[in-house]
Amino acid sequence: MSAQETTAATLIDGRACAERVLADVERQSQALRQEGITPGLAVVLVGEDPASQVYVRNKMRKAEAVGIRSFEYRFDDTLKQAELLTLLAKLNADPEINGILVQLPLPATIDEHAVLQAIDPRKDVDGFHVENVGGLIQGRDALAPCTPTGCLQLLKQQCGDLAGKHAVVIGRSNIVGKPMAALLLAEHCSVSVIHSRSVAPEALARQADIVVVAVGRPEMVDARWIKPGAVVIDVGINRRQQHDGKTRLVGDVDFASVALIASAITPVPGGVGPMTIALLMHNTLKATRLQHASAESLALF
Ligand SMILES: Nc1nc2c(c(=O)[nH]1)N[C@@H](CN(C=O)c1ccc(C(=O)N[C@@H](CCC(=O)O)C(=O)O)cc1)CN2
Ligand SMILES: [Mg+2]
Repeated sequence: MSAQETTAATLIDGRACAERVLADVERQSQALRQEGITPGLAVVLVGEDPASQVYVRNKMRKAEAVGIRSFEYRFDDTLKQAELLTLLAKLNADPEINGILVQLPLPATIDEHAVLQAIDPRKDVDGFHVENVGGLIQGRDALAPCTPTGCLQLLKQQCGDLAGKHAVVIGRSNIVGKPMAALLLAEHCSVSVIHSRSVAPEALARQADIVVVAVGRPEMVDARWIKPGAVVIDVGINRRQQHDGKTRLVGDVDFASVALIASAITPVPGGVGPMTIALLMHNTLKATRLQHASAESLALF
């Protein structure tokens, strides 16, 4: 049976929402071109991770499709950290480059934190630099991580105003869980974060109006975790082997049971994933505008 046939919940269509974000980015990049500005995005990939290769290719394609010039830097996993830092310093200084992203995960030989800190925060379109993380925590208009920002857009589209809602975030990664909690707090939600040491996590999650799941464990969250009528956002992307030997993508949520009890749910694929790439393009435009606005204000002196 297809997801559509079993579901009682509304399916939140991430592909359609991503197309709307991308159409808006394209309009904005056309407007910038009228001013003689072409946004530029540098994408850095180290190693041979097959999923990362696909994501990077999709990022380059989407960038070109919305009028952002993309510059690809690919290396095998023998690349030294010092060489990567030298490249980032060059990209930081290059006025043609407005956004820089280093695809994660990096090989174990490279210190991820040191690399992310080497990106100019104004070009940090992934929103992983501590300056942007700090801005997000303080509720400032910082460059925020793409996946949680995409989740927030899907939630706002589905629920409207989020103020006063009880949101539970399951997972506390730096890329999704923690920034997701900060974004929901900025929308005036009451936020709980569940993690591996939480006591009675199902009972806590069952109190939530909104549940965002980002744990990296296939189909871990089933109907026992969900209050009837809650809205569920599934960030997980896991490849699961089927009986016939083929693999299929599943989320961190057990879609079949949760769709019978939630009021709305994101599918995997076609939910959060497409929003991640759309928000990357949005952030590249935002970074471009910020850089040109600060260059203009400096020119006044
Ligand atoms: N530097 C970064 N690294 C990583 C990030 C990130 O935001 N910045 N996030 C993930 C991977 N990722 C983007 O990089 C990403 C993952 C999934 C998708 C997506 O569109 N998924 C599709 C399914 C695709 C498939 O078949 O595999 C979907 O859910 O519909 C986009 C981007 C880790 N690294
Ligand atoms: Mg590492």
